[in-house]
Amino acid sequence: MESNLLPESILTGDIQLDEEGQDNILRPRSLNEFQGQSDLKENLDIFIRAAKARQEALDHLFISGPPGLGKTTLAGIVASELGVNFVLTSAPALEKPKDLAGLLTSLSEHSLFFIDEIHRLKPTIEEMLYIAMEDFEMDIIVGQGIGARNVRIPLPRFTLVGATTKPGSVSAPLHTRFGITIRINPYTQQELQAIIRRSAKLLHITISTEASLLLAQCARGTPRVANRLLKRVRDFAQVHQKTEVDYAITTIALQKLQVDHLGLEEQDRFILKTIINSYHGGPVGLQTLAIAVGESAESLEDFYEPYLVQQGLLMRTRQGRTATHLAYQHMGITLPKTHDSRSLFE
Ligand SMILES: Nc1ncnc2c1ncn2[C@@H]1O[C@H](COP(=O)(O)OP(=O)(O)OP(=O)(O)O)[C@@H](O)[C@H]1O
Repeated sequence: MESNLLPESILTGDIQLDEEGQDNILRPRSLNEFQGQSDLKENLDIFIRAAKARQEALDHLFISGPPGLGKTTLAGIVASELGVNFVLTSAPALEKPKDLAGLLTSLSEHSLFFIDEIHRLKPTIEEMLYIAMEDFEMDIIVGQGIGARNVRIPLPRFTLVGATTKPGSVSAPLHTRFGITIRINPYTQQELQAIIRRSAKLLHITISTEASLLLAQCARGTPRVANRLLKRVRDFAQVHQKTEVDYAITTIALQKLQVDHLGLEEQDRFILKTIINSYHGGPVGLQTLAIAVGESAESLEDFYEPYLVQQGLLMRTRQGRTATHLAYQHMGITLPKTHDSRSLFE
């Protein structure tokens, strides 16, 4: 077998790539390269082909889903499949109406205008966007003081792509202005395995089927995590002078990285342990828990909890967060007899 693990650095052709460069080459550029999510891709393909045939801008597109699942990647792919300009920003970067105005006036006909974290738009910016999305026009103030007046200027027909991890926090008037709504769900193990194999090929890493399966199991349904784990395991293989990322070195690496078979990392386990040991399994309020584990309530809610909930380890109830019987099992802690186990399933 060809040895593809190079001792000092990962080489692609003659170019040495740093981590950022490697991330770039891993990013799929076409719908074909975008692994998994077949139903969603099929529909998008139809919408893209129809818009192209009509020589129109694609309808505004709303993409939701947890972090690292490919929202930005997919938006870039849609732009490249349409053969149009891709202009990218995020809601927190749009502080003043003039920030949005500057970007809107830079768009060309049919451009794809991507706003990440669209749930964080300021109300004044959001209102400006309504007119831009619906009428392809923008209000600007001309003159100063008493002579100042509103002038409406035309904008090119563009496609707004709004991405969010929190679709429930997007206002209804904004949400309803999107003609196409898609949700990216966590990937299956098979899909993640395909992503790992594709990334390994691009990074010139030889990986066994067992190792790619193990990484897929630990990747939390998320391509970004899968790629990160692959790169870290490659480091271990390289230092151990292995020519292949095999099951044995993957197991060692995951142990050293403190990633368990469910993909939980140290902080995930600390959160569960804190609920179990310090709050008798819960319920404990979000703010209290956040302080106890040294995280912000936002990162606890957006980053850690969704996966713990998905895995059936944590429940979010009106009273607070509760560890389930599976969490006790996973942490190797005996469920106390006094604990009302029924409440863990409600
Ligand atoms: N379907 C896919 N096939 C192959 N690789 C993927 C896929 N989706 C995502 N990736 C990889 O995962 C990385 C993360 O994707 P991306 O940045 O698009 O996620 P995101 O959903 O926009 O995340 P965030 O919400 O944090 O901005 C990309 O660099 C890409 O290499």
